[in-house]
This record gives sequence, C-alpha cells and structure tokens, in this order.
Amino acid sequence: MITFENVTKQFPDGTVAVDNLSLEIPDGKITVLVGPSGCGKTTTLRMINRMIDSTSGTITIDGRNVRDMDPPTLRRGIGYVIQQAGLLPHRTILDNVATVPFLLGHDKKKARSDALALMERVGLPASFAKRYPHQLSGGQQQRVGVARALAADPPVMLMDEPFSAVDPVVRKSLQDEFLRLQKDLHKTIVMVTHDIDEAVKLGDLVCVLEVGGRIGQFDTPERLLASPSDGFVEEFLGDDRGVRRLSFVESDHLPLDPSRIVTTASAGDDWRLLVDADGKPSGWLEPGGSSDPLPVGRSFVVGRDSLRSALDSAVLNPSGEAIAVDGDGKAVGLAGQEQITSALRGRIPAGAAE
Ligand SMILES: Nc1ncnc2c1ncn2[C@@H]1O[C@H](COP(=O)(O)OP(=O)(O)OP(=O)(O)O)[C@@H](O)[C@H]1O
Repeated sequence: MITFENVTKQFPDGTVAVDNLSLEIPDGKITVLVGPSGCGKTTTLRMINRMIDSTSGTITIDGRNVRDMDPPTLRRGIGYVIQQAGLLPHRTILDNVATVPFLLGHDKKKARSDALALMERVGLPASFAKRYPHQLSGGQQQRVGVARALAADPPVMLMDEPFSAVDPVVRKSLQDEFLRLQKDLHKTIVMVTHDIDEAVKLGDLVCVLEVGGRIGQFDTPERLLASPSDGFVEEFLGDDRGVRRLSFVESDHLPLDPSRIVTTASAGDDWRLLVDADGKPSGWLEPGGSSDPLPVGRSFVVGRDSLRSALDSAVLNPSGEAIAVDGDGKAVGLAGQEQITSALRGRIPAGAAE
C-alpha cells in the first residue's frame, strides 16, 4: 500500500501544487489521479518515486517512508511510464526494454530474452527488437514504454498520461491490452490522466483532484458517477455521466421481449425483427409496412456487454430497441430504452443519493 499522510508540496516560487493530501492507494489495483490541468497530478505521482520531494507530510510504500530510501534504489523498484514513452533514441527497442535489468546488473543475455518475451506480451512483434524508437509509431513506442516499465517486474508502476499521445483508436486498444495485462499481473498502479473517460474505464479507484492539489472525491468509478460529492466533481464528470454509468451495469437482468422475433417477412402492427436460418438478425420489419426489411444496427451480447452497449444498440436500430443476442450471435430478445434505463435505476450503489 502507498500512503500519503498530510502531504504538501510548495515550490520555491510559492506555488502550492499539493495541499495537505491524505490518500491510501491499495495494492494490486489501478488508482487513477484525474483532474484539470495544473491540479497537481504529476507532482503527486512524482513524489512517490521522489523525482519531486514533498515539503511536508509522509509518503510510505508498504510502511517504509520514501524519504528513508535512496532515490535511485527507490526508482529502480518502481516502474515509470510517461506520455511520450521517453525512450533512449540511440538504443534498439530490445535494449530500451531491458534498460532497468541492465542497470540492475542482470545477466545481459537473460535480460534480452526476458525483454523479447515482454515485447510479445505487450503486442510488439519480435522483428521490432533491432529497430530504433524513431522507426516505430507513437502507439508502438507507448507499448515499448509499458514493456520497459514492466521489465524489472516492479510491484509498483507509476504512469503519467501513458496513452494520451496517440489517436483515439490506438488509445482504446492500448487501454484494453493494458487492462488484460493487469488482470494477470496485479501490479499496484498509480496513473495520471486528465481524461475522465480513461479514468473511469481503467481505474479500480479514481481520485478527482481540484486545482491546488486537494481531493474532490476518492471513490470507485461507479460511485463517482452515481453520486459526485460536490459541484466541482459533478462538473468535471461531464454532462453524460448518466450514460457512462450504464457501462458499469451488466445486461443480464434486462427484461427482454422475444415475441417479435420472426423467421418470415410478414408485417404486423408493431416492429418485428427478422432472423435468418441461424437465428441471427437479418432485418427490421416496419409496423404495417410492405417495404423491404430495413437494415439492422448493432446488437449486444446479453450478460457479457453492459447496459451502455444495450443503449447504443437501441439508439442504432430503427425501432429504437436494442437487439439482444447470445454468444453465437443468435437473437434472443428486444429491449426498449425504457427497460434499459429502469434496469439502471434498480442498480444505484448502496448509500448513493440521486
Ligand atoms: N517546478 C515548479 N515550480 C513551480 N511551480 C510548479 C513547478 N512544477 C509544477 N508547478 C506548478 O504546480 C501546479 C501543479 O503542477 P502539476 O504538473 O502537478 O499539475 P498537473 O495536474 O499534472 O497538470 P497537467 O494536467 O497540466 O499536466 C501547477 O500550478 C504548476 O504550474
């Protein structure tokens, strides 16, 4: 566990970047620091590995005061990933990944073979090993940055805007892979981002900081979205926090109507979903219409996808209803937007006021 106890950082010019911060960061989880520009996120992160020293207060890692540790030793035990990956330009990708094991004096051959395995793990082909950083795309460089931070197998990783220098599609795939990786690794991760969507997607816990380095709210993403503690947090969460909450609710209890799934194109008084011989959605039949079936929009997999996917499906289908399918893509029922939002209302986290 990483603990901040009444930690303040005042820079020599008088700027108070972090003000009397107390925080407990649990082991094996992703804790995200999020907040507007200048609120002290990076300063908070860098005080953990002593790239910045606090002015007052105590930071401990597993009970040990970081002040009592020699900074280079402390840093070697903590992975650090930054926005532009921060790779060494004149070293190959493989040697960049193996930087820390080299520094630790590990056997070079073994460090390189471990680095190759790590590259594979973060989705980089072995053929990149001999390339140099400038020969990789931004997203590939970020993967190298993550692999390098993992190379010493540190229990703690600090990540400062690790996925922000790439386009939204690459960012999403990096985030998804990172979550998959963390499922196996269970590192204690502290991540900084200014992007609230990234924070609620990746964080087990999210700490919203206000300018001046004070905590607005420290909570699970679900509770943050369901019940922001004050106006600042609410505004920071944005207008669509209601819709974003849907991501945290499973779709398995959503009431579904299977009665309007048909195998032949006969119109009725209401919308019907036509399915093919395998039971997969093939078209919509308009009420009373004699026209050709309308194309189907996206569907969602019951029990696997969230209510947000269900709502997305409802919005993208001409009847305004979501198409629920099973794992094989077979249509199992329809759900209207009303059902989706009432399923959410039944799932307000305990103690949350609406
Ligand atoms: N070396 C410094 N000297 C003086 N003030 C500093 C110094 N470093 C940071 N600050 C100030 O401290 C405050 C917090 O900075 P910090 O970089 O921690 O914010 P941040 O939340 O990470 O911001 P951003 O999202 O813009 O990166 C800011 O007002 C910043 O200008």
